[in-house]
Amino acid sequence: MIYTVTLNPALDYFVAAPSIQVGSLNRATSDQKEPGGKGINVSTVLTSLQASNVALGFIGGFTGEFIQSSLKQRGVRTDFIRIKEDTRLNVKVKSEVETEINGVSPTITISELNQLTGQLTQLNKQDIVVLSGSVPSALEPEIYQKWIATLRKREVNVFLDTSGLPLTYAIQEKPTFIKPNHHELSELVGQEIHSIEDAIAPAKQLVEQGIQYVMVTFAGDGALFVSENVTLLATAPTGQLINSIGAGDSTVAGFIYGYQKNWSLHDCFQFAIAAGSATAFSANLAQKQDIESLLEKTYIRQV
Ligand SMILES: Nc1ncnc2c1ncn2[C@@H]1O[C@H](COP(=O)(O)OP(=O)(O)O)[C@@H](O)[C@H]1O
Ligand SMILES: O=P(O)(O)OC[C@H]1O[C@](O)(COP(=O)(O)O)[C@@H](O)[C@@H]1O
Repeated sequence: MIYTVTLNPALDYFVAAPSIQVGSLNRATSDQKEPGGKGINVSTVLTSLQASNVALGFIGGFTGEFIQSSLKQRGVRTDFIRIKEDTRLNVKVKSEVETEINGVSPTITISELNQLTGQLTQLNKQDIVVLSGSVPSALEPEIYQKWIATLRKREVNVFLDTSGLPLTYAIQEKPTFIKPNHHELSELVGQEIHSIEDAIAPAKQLVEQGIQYVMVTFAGDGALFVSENVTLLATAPTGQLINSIGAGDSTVAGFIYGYQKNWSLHDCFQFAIAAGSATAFSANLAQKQDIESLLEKTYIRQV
């Protein structure tokens, strides 16, 4: 079974305001509320691809209720731990450019954390775990590292998509897969990465350190995939950018979709990038038919 873990879910509040005047009253032309957070988005895309999965994590309050009921409507299986405080609310403003304000994370008690740790320690080598998104400030940044150590001993494949200190710590335990975007990779390796070519050497080093698969995304400028035996470059399809929120999560879901079907790494990567772009080109997260129609415009080459 595939389990996604979202420690820090969010009610994503999308608001369109064509021209924002800072310091003035602005009125939105449209808005939309979506269940969000990186693992939850991975679960939503996997579910729409009909890949069985369970979303784990913490939810609480009215925002948590909204997430739970929206996911239920979409057929996403969940087994969340209930917490006392409200799940955060993340504001995504669509104007000439996209601006995001991610809310403050709720408190998580030791007993709530222990419940989630208990769920993870029951998994075994048939399972895939996706650890995705930021770590709430109430928890230690080493949390993913500790879980990965336990999960890898049980031969569970761990897909990791996080940033900052949690990523720096977590890679020491060699997750199966990481997906930094180029800003996150720059921060991780302490070196400016502007192009796919710049990312090749640091990604190869991460693979040499024991991470099996490293995928680095560059939004509309393509992506890089490195494993022990292959280095692949992707050209992202061109199209009208409607919403890039959740595009990275869609690439993770797309890769896992192929991986659990034992596709070649080439095909997993191609499907991942098509899934990211399918989300970028629509108001909602990627749907299967949109991903499939972008596959032929997603070029992969080996270097
Ligand atoms: N402007 C765009 N045009 C085409 N595809 C895009 C665009 N922005 C994002 N994508 C797709 O989404 C994927 C992830 O985007 P990126 O912004 O790098 O991830 P993250 O959301 O993690 O920062 C890209 O690899 C690409 O497939
Ligand atoms: O946990 P973080 O890093 O604050 O990110 C949470 C935000 O990222 C998202 O999961 C989108 O992520 P991507 O655009 O990277 O795919 C939103 O749904 C959510 O608001």
